[in-house]
Amino acid sequence: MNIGLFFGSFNPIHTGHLIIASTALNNLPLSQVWFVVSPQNPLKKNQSLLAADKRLLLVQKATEDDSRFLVSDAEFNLPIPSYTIDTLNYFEKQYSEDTFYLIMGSDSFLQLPQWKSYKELSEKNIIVYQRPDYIIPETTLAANITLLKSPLLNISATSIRDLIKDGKNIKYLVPEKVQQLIEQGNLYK
Ligand SMILES: Nc1ncnc2c1ncn2[C@@H]1O[C@H](COP(=O)(O)OP(=O)(O)OP(=O)(O)O)[C@@H](O)[C@H]1O
Ligand SMILES: O=C(O)c1ccc[n+]([C@@H]2O[C@H](COP(=O)([O-])O)[C@@H](O)[C@H]2O)c1
Repeated sequence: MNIGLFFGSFNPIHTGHLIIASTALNNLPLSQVWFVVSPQNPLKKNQSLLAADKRLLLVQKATEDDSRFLVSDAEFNLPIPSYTIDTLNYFEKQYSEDTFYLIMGSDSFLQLPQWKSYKELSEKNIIVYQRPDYIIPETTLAANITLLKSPLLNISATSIRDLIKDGKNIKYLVPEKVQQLIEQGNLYK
């Protein structure tokens, strides 16, 4: 089976993430997308990072009605910070009959040279969703990199956290169930 791995801090998960995962499924021969929640991005020092188990719950709620989506907490049991190459090696060993594709936004893709084992990672199957301000010209890409042709999504977890802090409404930017949990838990205030 071909599986898309969508790694992220998901602080919180937003509608953009769901559109990216669905677009990858629609454009490539993938059977599933696994949302892999990272306790700690090695390159991000984020003061407003919600506890990992709470972010995981939000991702579970956001994806529970879509059978194409699965959620993984594999990185909760691996060393922190969460290095993608280590988790990918773990998945490849654990599910040796499956083929994995990494899904990421173009901001992450452009940052790849700073990631652990960059050379090894850059030879994997990678699916990239273009992001405003981080546009990658298609001509520069190797054959293992797929650039999705889809509308740009001007939405980020940072802007959602800012809206919440300012007491604004985040309706439609996150799934309804996620909005409810954020409001009930008074999260990101
Ligand atoms: N609007 C978007 N367009 C393209 N890729 C995106 C978008 N939002 C998130 N991604 C990608 O999703 C993955 C997980 O991102 P992440 O959970 O950090 O969300 P974020 O919105 O970038 O968060 P933050 O604003 O806190 O940095 C990354 O690969 C990122 O590039
Ligand atoms: O492996 C690395 O060196 C590495 C460096 C930076 C980011 N990552 C991973 O990239 C994913 C996306 O990060 P984020 O915070 O933008 O959602 C997340 O799973 C991080 O652990 C991984």
